Amino acid sequence: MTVSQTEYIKQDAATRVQVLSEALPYIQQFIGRTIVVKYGGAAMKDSNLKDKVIRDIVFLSCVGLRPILVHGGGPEINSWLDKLGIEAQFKNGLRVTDAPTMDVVEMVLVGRVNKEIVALINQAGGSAVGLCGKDGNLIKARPQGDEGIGFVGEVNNVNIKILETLVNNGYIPVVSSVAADETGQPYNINADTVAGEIAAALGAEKLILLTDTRGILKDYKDPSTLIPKVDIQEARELIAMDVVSGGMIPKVNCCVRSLAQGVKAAHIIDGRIPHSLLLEIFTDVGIGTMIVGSHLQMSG
Ligand SMILES: Nc1ncnc2c1ncn2[C@@H]1O[C@H](COP(=O)(O)OP(=O)(O)O)[C@@H](O)[C@H]1O
Ligand SMILES: CC(=O)N[C@@H](CCC(=O)OP(=O)(O)O)C(=O)O
Repeated sequence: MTVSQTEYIKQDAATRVQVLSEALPYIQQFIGRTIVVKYGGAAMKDSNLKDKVIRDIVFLSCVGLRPILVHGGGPEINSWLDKLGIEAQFKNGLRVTDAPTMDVVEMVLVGRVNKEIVALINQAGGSAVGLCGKDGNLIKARPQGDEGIGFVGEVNNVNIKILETLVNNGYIPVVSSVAADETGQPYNINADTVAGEIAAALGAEKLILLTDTRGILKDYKDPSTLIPKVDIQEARELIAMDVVSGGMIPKVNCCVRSLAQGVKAAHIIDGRIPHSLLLEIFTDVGIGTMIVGSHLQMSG
């Protein structure tokens, strides 16, 4: 090895050590705190990136944070509906869910996507347990009620006992957004909504939504128009003014609702950036859009 190669390796190691050391105050701040991460289907498409998200979740758990992963899978549901000759339809970002579509949603989310994520976390050295709203009575659903939207559900209540039992024993819960009502009828609930309600019920430190855009954009076609911080009132106005549309509506709504119920901060961040979770939690870089309860919190 040449002298310059040895120097390079030393410098590289020094940078790594510095990065680790800089994470210390953040680890101290968040140790023991619950972080609810929603991993959207749109950000799941690239398997390389998926591995990094999974490693980040395991990292959070290893350094003493309490991560809970809620996953989506909209694109995978679409592809299975397509294979089965069922047309996918959406209203205000929510999937119109008739009985055959409900079957596919449950099979894909609870059967395929959930178990794939559980297996990946376990391969990365974590200990994941997959569950949907039905398991341990985690979520009771009620119909969302819009005309013609079918078995789309809302969260009626969250029973955090099963999550606390798992997290207290070192497991990483991986939650899919299918839940039953009092009669056992399954409902398809938007995964952002589930993440927001779970974060609220647990009084989470952070709700982080990983998606395939930089955050909330003033013009959703132009990535340079990122809005870095908004408060609840401004977020509601963005929906009313149609700046936020489609799949971004349930995201902003769930952030607003969870903040109103005590979650400290909600972030919509770009899951296409490698290790975006670690960047958001352990650095000052502040990627994506941060939504806070009021302007008083805007410095966070
Ligand atoms: N103002 C906005 N800023 C950013 N994205 C927006 C906005 N309005 C609508 N969108 C759309 O919302 C999409 C994210 O929602 P969705 O596709 O449901 O993601 P996920 O699968 O992560 O839940 C973006 O890809 C974008 O097309
Ligand atoms: C009612 C409703 O729209 N449910 C969603 C559930 C999955 C989801 O939310 O997936 P993403 O996070 O990948 O969008 C759906 O059927 O697509």
